[in-house]
Amino acid sequence: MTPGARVAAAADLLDDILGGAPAEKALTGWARGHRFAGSKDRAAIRDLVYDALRRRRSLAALGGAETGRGLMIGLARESGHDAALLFDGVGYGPAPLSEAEAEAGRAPLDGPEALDCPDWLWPDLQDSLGADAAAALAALRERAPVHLRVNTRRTTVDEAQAQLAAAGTDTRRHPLSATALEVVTGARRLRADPAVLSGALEFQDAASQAVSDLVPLPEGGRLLDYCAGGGGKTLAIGARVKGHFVAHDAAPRRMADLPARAARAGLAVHCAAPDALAAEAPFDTVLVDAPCSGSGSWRRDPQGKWTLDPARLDELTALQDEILVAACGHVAQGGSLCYVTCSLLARENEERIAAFLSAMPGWTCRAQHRFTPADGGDGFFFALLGRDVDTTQG
Ligand SMILES: C[S@@+](CC[C@H](N)C(=O)[O-])C[C@H]1O[C@@H](n2cnc3c(N)ncnc32)[C@H](O)[C@@H]1O
Repeated sequence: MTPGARVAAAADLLDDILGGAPAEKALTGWARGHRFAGSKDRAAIRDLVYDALRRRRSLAALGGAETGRGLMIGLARESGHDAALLFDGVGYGPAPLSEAEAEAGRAPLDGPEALDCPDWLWPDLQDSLGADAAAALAALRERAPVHLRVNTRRTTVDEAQAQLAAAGTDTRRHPLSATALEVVTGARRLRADPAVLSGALEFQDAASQAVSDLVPLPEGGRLLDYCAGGGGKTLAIGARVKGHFVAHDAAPRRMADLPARAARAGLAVHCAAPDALAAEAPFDTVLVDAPCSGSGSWRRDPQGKWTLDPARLDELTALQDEILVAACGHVAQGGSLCYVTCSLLARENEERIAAFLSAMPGWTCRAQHRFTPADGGDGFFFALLGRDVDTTQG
């Protein structure tokens, strides 16, 4: 496909996505219907679509319209190209610019428009992040880097780097975690890399690794991952500390791959049904990696930035409160409850901890930490809550 044909395909896809189609589904459907497109074409079209979604507001301003075509015109102008040269109507490329299109468009206004932030969220993000808000939003306009976690039960970081380099993937250490590598070149071959297939390396964001590093677990201790999903954080904790690991999720199918992934990584993780949890309790540590807006990872899921609304945020905060109260019942006296979100919003973070502490006597907040995308990984929030020992019993 020519560069123009890729732009035309991306513009059509963006129209579907702006109309409500999930981005991943639209891209998969497009690939099925255009078998002639090679993997390089598919990857290039995907990049165009995701770049446009990350910068939807600013590109719509530059391109003069919030349509697939408008965003593609905006993207061409943003990268300093003369849009008229790309929109030339040749072959399967996009039709030439109309006079109106050639004249439309302006520089995005400073503030939420230039930062590609929905207006309603801008005050919340400023309250939540203070002076860091603009840098965090600017980072969310960029593609996410590819990060790996070195499973130090299987190999060392130096060895992993050397083997990757010999196979054509250059990496550098990431400052957020001692086990994290950032891929510099050669990311595309990684899915078939023997170290990835054998569990010696895992794809995991560096800040997600940093959060896992903060979860305390005594050697040989018992950990419950209450919202385990794919279990990425349990695997990271298990690579650091030997213990007994139990995973739970309200949607158990999300944990389907976890036992096999854990076995590859040299760990045993038991997936417990919701009604079997009480029999497994108490735990030294319960990790609540709560469902959230995902605002810290909007680089990876930029559609989420535009579909979140105040009603959904209210639903999420109510669910976060509910989960914290349910999960804390499984913590042993003197044990720890770790609350994690990949959200940048205080409403889902500090405010949930404050609500929990005011509703549940006998708990103390021992630490809180926030990571923003400006730190080089996804945005995360971590709080460590300690269950006081009840000295009135026994
Ligand atoms: C942020 S994701 C977890 C990601 C995972 N820990 C990881 O590191 O890959 C949140 C998970 O919470 C689960 N969940 C939602 N509501 C829940 C509830 N009431 N109780 C337990 N899990 C819940 C979702 O199914 C989802 O898998």
